[in-house]
Amino acid sequence: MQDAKLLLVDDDPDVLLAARLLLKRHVSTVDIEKNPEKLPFLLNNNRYDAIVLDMNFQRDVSSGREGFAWLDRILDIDPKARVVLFTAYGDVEMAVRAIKAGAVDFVLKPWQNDKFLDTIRGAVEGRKDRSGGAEGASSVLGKESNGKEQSDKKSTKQTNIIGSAMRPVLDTVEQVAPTDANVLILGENGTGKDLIARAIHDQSLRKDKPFVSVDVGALTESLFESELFGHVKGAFTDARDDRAGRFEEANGGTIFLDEIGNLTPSQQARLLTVLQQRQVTRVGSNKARPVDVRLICATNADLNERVAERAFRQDLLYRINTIELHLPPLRERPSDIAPLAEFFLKKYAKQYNRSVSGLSPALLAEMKQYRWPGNVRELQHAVERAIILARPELARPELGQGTMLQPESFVFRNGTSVASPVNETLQLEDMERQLIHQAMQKHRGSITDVARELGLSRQALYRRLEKFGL
Ligand SMILES: Nc1ncnc2c1ncn2[C@@H]1O[C@H](COP(=O)(O)OP(=O)(O)OP(=O)(O)O)[C@@H](O)[C@H]1O
Repeated sequence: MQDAKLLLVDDDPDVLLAARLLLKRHVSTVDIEKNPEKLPFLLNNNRYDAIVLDMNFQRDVSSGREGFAWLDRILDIDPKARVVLFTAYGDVEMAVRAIKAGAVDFVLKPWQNDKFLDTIRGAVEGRKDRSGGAEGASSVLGKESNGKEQSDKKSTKQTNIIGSAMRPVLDTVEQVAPTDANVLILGENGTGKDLIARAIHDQSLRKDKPFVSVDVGALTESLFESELFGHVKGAFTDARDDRAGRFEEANGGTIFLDEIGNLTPSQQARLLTVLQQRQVTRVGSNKARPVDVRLICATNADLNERVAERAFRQDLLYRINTIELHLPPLRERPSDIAPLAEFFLKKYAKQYNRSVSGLSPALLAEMKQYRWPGNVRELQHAVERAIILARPELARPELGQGTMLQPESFVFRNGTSVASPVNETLQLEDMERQLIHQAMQKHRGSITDVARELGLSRQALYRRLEKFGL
């Protein structure tokens, strides 16, 4: 990296000086800048091999918001820029977010010289590899990783659905997909209901027609009807034009109604009418329009129990559950944990250009002990996070390996290691409540940040906040 050109941006002159002193011994050009406003000028007039950017400028001391804004700006100017972020020690959460936002790596302040140099070397070499068209550090994963590229797409071939314990479900999917039978998918959050719904559509005769997914549990009473069935101009204050609803959009294809267990009684009645008559009437109109849709619904609620409690209509249940698919929680299929973890490991090592070769046997053993209340989604986020935090200096080149993820590099979403014993006496709901409470405190109530950390959609988080009275 001797001939590299670096830019350091930090509003603390002492930091700039110290970093420059260190780097100058290894790199020919190290420009420093106190004022991030100068970034556009500097980037338009220089070609830097790496840029080291502070996350916290004085105006906005700890949230990192300004750092994220500058990171975006740099990547707007040069999408290939290799940005390394300075973050305060202990603020690993922010580092993870930064890498997701496009930074290549991070350095914790106060830094350790050899780690700092390794990180800069990695960033500079990554740039060279990229301009040479190579894959950078992720090439340790070789062809296999490239071959998986297709799996990352949203569309689902069955190969995207990992795990032998899912085989019976996939066999049923194969059988029912070509029919027009309504399907109800049951399973806890994060077990793969959405993935299975798409697989049914992709293997059906309707596969070239739309697949429309609606989180009906997130629709307010006032939005429900116009969103699903459409409206005509002037039907209500904001209805400036005629608009087709989601059922009409799905015409000829499949409509996937997620979180169906959360519908209110009046929403259930309106939905039932549409399903019985196979036609929709836009809000404000009296003209019924026929719709031809295949219906797939999903919920994490026990609908039979809700029927017994009279919270869910039995006639609606019978209409939507011609075929029922039960997706087992991850803790009941420990044999799927390793293949899933390997799948996500390859995916994210490639995405974040990390040199990670595998999961240590000790880590796998810990993973099998853990309860995974957030199921596959939680596993996916945990692996993603561990990949982002994986340190190249832990790699064992003498073994021809990149970093092996160890239990201690693997952090569970409430901030403890997977290795921490789970308090079995806590009921699942208590645990979920506690996790959300902790995350809300940590992110000072920021719904976006909490949802991201817990791997939930914003709507799913809102529902839980309401449920737990948080
Ligand atoms: N068997 C699997 N193989 C590969 N990826 C999976 C598998 N199951 C789930 N996933 C991934 O886990 C994440 C969560 O899955 P999905 O959204 O389908 O769950 P869900 O049951 O619909 O969740 P929710 O109830 O919260 O809506 C997705 O990123 C999905 O791709």
